Amino acid sequence: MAARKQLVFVTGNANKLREVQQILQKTPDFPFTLTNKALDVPEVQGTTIDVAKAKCRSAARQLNGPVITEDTALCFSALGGLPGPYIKDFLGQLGVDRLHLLLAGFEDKKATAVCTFAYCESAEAEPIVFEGKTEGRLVEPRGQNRFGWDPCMEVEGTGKTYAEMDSDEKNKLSHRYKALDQLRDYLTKQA
Ligand SMILES: O=c1[nH]c(=O)c2ncn([C@@H]3O[C@H](COP(=O)(O)OP(=O)(O)OP(=O)(O)O)[C@@H](O)[C@H]3O)c2[nH]1
Ligand SMILES: [Mg+2]
Repeated sequence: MAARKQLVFVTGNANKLREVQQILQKTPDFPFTLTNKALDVPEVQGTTIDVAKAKCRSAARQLNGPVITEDTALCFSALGGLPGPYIKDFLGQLGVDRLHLLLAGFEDKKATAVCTFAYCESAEAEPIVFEGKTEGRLVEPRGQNRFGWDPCMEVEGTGKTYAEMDSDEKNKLSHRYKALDQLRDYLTKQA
């Protein structure tokens, strides 16, 4: 049997990597061996798709081979979709305990977690993007704080925050699962 091709997931985020590995473990015939590199890739301003594509182009050029990157946004409807791809800085400044204060003056607490994977087959290839969204509400933090804003994202229809779910439960309905599922399908059909 031919050796599987390598696919590099360029991310500096160990929690993203763990979830992606957990989800892909359930696909034994995934046609790549996934490795990881934490490269410094620029994150431009723009839509989540612009950000994801720019990260992937830069990573593919640096590594000259097939890569995936991922960008995660948290969008509040009361703020017209902000902070969106800029959530990392908001979380960094406010901390998980104060993130919910962003919507303190609003009745509308609707939040959408958006995960955008981008895949580049080579340094010259145009990135292909796969987007997954999970709807919910921004709440005061509840649950085990394993990952960023997980304790503040109460997922619609569950009454639980991501941080109140075990990893199996989160990985069946998360924004990341939904995007990765499409990427996995695409790559499996290409192989
Ligand atoms: O509670 C969470 N549950 C999640 O499922 C999740 N996914 C991402 N994040 C956080 O949202 C920001 C995205 O920024 P981001 O996409 O630029 O990520 P990053 O800079 O950490 O890694 P990368 O860009 O090297 O891949 C960062 O603060 C991430 O920690 C999450 N928090
Ligand atoms: Mg980043």
